[in-house]
Amino acid sequence: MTPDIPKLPLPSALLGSEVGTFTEYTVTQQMPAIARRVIAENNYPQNINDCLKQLASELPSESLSPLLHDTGVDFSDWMKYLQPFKGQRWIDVPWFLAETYFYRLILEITNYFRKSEFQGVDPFQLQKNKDLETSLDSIIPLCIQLNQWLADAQKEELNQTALIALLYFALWGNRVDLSLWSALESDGFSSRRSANANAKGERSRFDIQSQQSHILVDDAAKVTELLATKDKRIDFVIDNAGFELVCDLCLVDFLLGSGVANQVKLHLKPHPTFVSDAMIKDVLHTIDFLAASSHEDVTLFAKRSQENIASNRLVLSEDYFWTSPLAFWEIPDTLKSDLSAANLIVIKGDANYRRLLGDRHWNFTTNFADIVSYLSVPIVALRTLKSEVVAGLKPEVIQEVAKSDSDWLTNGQWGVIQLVD
Ligand SMILES: O=P(O)(O)OC[C@H]1O[C@](O)(CO)[C@@H](O)[C@@H]1O
Repeated sequence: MTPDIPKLPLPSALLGSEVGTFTEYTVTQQMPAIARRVIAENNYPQNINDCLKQLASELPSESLSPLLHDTGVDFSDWMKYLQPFKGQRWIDVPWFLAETYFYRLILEITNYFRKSEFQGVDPFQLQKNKDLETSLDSIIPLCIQLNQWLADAQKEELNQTALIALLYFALWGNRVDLSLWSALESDGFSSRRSANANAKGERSRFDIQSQQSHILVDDAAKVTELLATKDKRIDFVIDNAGFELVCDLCLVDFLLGSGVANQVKLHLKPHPTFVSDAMIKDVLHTIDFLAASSHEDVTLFAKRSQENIASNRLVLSEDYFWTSPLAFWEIPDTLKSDLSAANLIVIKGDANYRRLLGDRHWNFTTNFADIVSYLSVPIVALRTLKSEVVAGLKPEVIQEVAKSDSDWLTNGQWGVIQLVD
């Protein structure tokens, strides 16, 4: 039987109070900046803006403010999650809880769940739109290539090269993370990570080959072996909207179009979180946006995606677990049994990876499979490193990368494709 928790004793959780860490930077600098950016990018009334300002000023050293008068369906769950941390400061609670709760509080403040003119209004919509629109130059060649691969797929068994390339796209698409690299960076906001990363334009235009040397664990070939037979169900735990989502949808389209999968299920966030995380409405908007393109290769891809959704070959689902502060091994039984029906689960992005590892201080060389041992289905994590959480690295790889790049753990320039089968 599959154990419910990692095989190993759990190390401590990452905290914002860890001096000099990226975690500390996030809670002290980045989260207040995000709250202020919500004010700048929306037209909320003064009372809402005052509460957002107050949230920004409470970070990092005041205690967590409670959820009040909240009508979200996850309200009672949050009461339970927060209970052990009542009265504690933002920097002293587990970092993953601090971040997930921060985004949840923004929704309460902006009346996202309340009957009002702001009900259902995504506070991060502007950034999501901008990221998609400015990625079009990269999306067009990707769609041209995808259509070519799919045309060839009718002839061949499985084009492994195409599958590996699309896995790389899905990996490097994750470099585009709006919580740090705002699509609107030229507006005067900036972040620590973007200062030493690259400009927006470069992020989505990349050369796959040259990026291979930046993959610290590369199980892509093993993934293609696992996918050698047809008619599988493949589930994706999706991360960001924008260019990353387009890369994911291209991979999905290839899996369905080449017959590797007969059904793909996307697991999406039920409400806005981590700025750019994708919801069902973002997937639909992305496909509609691409369907309206003047470029035929893009519209072909979008039309296929629309047909796949209509025929239920591509299923869009959401669950409040994905916006909770829980570790992956605390997954509710219903969702766990749904995921167990898949032949492979693809976990996208940094925050989902942190959930997989419980956002804890694992030794970087700890065997990944000994932690991610709690699901009975093969899992592959596609993630660029944007936080000080990782496992499954070889000591010599750590030595090498640390020598060449002192910010390797957090600057999003290094990636992993880690399979547990
Ligand atoms: O979009 P991704 O890849 O999940 O990255 C979001 C990441 O942003 C951060 O929250 C920092 O704010 C990460 O550390 C987090 O995991």
